[in-house]
Amino acid sequence: MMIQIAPSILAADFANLATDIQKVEKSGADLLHVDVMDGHFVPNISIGAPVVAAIQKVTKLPLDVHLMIANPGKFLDSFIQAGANIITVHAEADCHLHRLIQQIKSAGVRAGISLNPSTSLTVLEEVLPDIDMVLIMSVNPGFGGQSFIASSLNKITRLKNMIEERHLQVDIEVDGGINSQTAPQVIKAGANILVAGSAVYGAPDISRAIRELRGS
Ligand SMILES: O=C(CO)[C@@H](O)[C@H](O)COP(=O)(O)O
Repeated sequence: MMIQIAPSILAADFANLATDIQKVEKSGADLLHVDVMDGHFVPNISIGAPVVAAIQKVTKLPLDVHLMIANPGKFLDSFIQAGANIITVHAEADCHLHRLIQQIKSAGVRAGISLNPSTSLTVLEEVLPDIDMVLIMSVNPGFGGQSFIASSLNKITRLKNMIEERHLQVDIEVDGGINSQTAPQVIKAGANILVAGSAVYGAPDISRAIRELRGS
């Protein structure tokens, strides 16, 4: 499977966001990962739908919007309108997951479900055939620059098996602590979309960092 790299703009300079987005676009990024945090679901506040709408005007990269918000149903339409190409909601959020997936997909947007490190894969059992992507959090969500949680590797392997046993086509995205050391491990375990914030924006040569993460 092709490996895709999704730089997280959480590590970009918010005062120069368009420039920082164009940097990763020119450097070979496949997607742009947009972290939306509400200060309830996670202990941090980041950006909302108006910023996603503004970003959409300055890049051709597909927008991979990760909703770390307590009540995703309330805001889903605004992120669809803002131009999100993938919308990921958390299994732990206060919502009817199946209804949200239907709402996302009926708008022609790809649907993802994210799991926190402590959440079991069993919550995916009933919805796996309906979604396009699972986002495995390999840190506790809320902040960039944290260390990769090693048990995520086994979780990715088990998820890959679940997908293959059911003959499904579901992307496995991994987010948190991805760098040149952890990237080959998560790829080997079965992930095909790698989110990276600090390892991309903190690198002296962004093109090289993206190539290294991809393993090419
Ligand atoms: O969603 C999050 C954190 O909640 C991530 O997208 C981070 O932004 C990844 O940052 P690094 O661990 O790659 O620095």
